[in-house]
Amino acid sequence: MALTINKKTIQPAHTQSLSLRAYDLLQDYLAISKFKVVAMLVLTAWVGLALAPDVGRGIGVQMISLLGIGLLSAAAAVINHVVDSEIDSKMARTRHRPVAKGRLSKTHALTFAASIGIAGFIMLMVWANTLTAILTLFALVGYAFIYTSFLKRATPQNIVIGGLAGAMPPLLGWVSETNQMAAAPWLLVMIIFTWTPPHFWALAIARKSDYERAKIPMLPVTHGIDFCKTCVVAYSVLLALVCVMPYLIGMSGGIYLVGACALNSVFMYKAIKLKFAANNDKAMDLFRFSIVHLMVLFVILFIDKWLPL
Ligand code: HEM
Ligand SMILES: CC(C)=CCC/C(C)=C/CC/C(C)=C/COP(=O)(O)OP(=O)(O)O
Repeated sequence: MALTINKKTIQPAHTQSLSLRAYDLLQDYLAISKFKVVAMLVLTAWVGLALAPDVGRGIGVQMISLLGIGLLSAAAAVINHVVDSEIDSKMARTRHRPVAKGRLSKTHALTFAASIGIAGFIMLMVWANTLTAILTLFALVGYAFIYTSFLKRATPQNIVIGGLAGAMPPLLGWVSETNQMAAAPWLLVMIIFTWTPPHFWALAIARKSDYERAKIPMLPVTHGIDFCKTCVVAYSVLLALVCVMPYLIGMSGGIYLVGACALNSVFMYKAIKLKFAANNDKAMDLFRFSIVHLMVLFVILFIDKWLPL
């Protein structure tokens, strides 16, 4: 029973440690689910869903569809932690992760991945449609198995090819509404696809020694930092061009165009600054901005839909 002394409630030691342990366990499960990345993936799926033609599905069903996409994405992230646990234990950035550290067993992690993965798949089958369920499963296999188990260890183009899986959510959100593919959501996929290399290579430049130690052929390791910085600039130009496309095809209006141009100008400025800097201090600055860039870009796509100019 809790004691109250001077208006402060003091928990008995055994209860305190139990709730602390439950809290730590929750933190570990959130970490292996890559909670923040999945939140961003769900945001992009939501925008894909919001931009799709209105077919009169209720908000409840739409939210369950997004939850299904989120659960399958989280399952993919958990499998990534299990498959990569040895690599993760060699890198300073990742060595404290729950599976790499042994705080969570691979069996527990895989059971968790299977449970949320199956739950997500059923939600999509029942409340969205078979096409969305299958496409989301393809994205899971693309990230958790093709990228993580094979591409990551095989080629410096790993994240370019593997990036397609993480770029899929806007299409998944759209298809969950319409049960049909269309060109417009593929454009949103292309935005994330071209955003992924500068997003990740900025971090890989800052963390080159980690990847060297783990013997992972990331671009800065195989081709040098200077070449990688040039690729970051090239992709930021490509990203800026792709971002104009939704306006050019009439999918988005003036608010989007102004917002996208402003965001991409800052992105390109930071990429060029990194390219011509004598050291790599600006790499993490670009990495952090890439996350803000994508989040704000998709929020603007959403706002633009309701406030067309
Ligand atoms: C193959 C493609 C991708 C690669 C290789 C990649 C790689 C990474 C890495 C290594 C981190 C650092 C995580 C950490 O600090 O532990 C990260 C962070 C992040 N990524 Fe990506 N990423 C990819 C695609 C994406 C996509 C598609 C999204 C969302 C649409 C995304 C959103 C984020 C976010 C929000 C963070 C920050 C997470 C945090 O602060 O904990 N990434 N990414
Ligand atoms: C169903 C669906 C949409 C699946 C996509 C799931 C998903 C979590 C994609 C994000 C991509 C990502 C964070 C890659 C980093 O992996 P990494 O192993 O290179 O990075 P790490 O070293 O930080 O683990």
